[in-house]
Amino acid sequence: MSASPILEVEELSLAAGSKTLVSGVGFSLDRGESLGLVGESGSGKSLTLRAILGLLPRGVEQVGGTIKSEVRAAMIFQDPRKSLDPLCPVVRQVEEVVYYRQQVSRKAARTIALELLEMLGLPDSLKQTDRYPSQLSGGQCQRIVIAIALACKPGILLCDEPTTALDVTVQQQILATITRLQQELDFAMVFVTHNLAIAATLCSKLCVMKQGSIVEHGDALSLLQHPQHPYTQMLIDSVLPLPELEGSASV
Ligand SMILES: Nc1ncnc2c1ncn2[C@@H]1O[C@H](COP(=O)(O)OP(=O)(O)OP(=O)(O)O)[C@@H](O)[C@H]1O
Repeated sequence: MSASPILEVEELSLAAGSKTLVSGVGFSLDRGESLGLVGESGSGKSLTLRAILGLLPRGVEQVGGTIKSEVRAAMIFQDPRKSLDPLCPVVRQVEEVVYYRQQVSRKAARTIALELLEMLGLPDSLKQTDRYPSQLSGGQCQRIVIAIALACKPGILLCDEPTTALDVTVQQQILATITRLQQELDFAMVFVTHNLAIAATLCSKLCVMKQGSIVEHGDALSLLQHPQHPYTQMLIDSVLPLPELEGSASV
């Protein structure tokens, strides 16, 4: 257990010109801890992640607050295909990141890349025959993207709705993989999602964002059980129950 947080975001404000997009956002994260950022579309979740990564989009500036972190952050985006170079075979892409980020020999980079593929549960056939992103499924592409993120040896993994573009069964497999890897590698995680169930399953802490600000934060389960803010309550109420389970006896 580390004594001090590995990430501290205080009073973060972001703007595009005169328009404030994120206002006074703050939270902290300990080693190995997971924090979920939930909220409506356009509430500033992705921009907050990008600010932590130090990669704000053109035209958006940090106009207030501080982000303190002593560890490396890596990010996984929503659409895995857009994160990969379509003209470069995938194992080669993992290898390149290992080579440059871990500063090892080409041979060692290849070995580490293959180990990462194995860790991510990618097919063995990729070891023999590398393939382009267009030749892999969406789920396989996202596993490659995660391998690339892990090749950076991050202390914090920033996940921007990493499963939204995938079908539900693949979604579950990817989430299980991320959970397993977090336990194995002990990285902290900030996980952006619209899905409260996913956030509560993966994260011990939640921040609910609305219109660029955090309206409620706290321990995930107690926040869902005893929401204080009407917007949090509305998010909970908007989770659709499965029709066949509605009204059935408690399980
Ligand atoms: N490059 C940009 N220039 C100007 N405004 C931007 C830019 N990128 C995002 N915004 C605006 O900033 C606000 C927050 O955007 P952000 O992408 O962080 O929202 P979000 O909560 O992640 O939404 P979603 O869940 O739909 O991804 C939105 O109003 C968006 O239109």
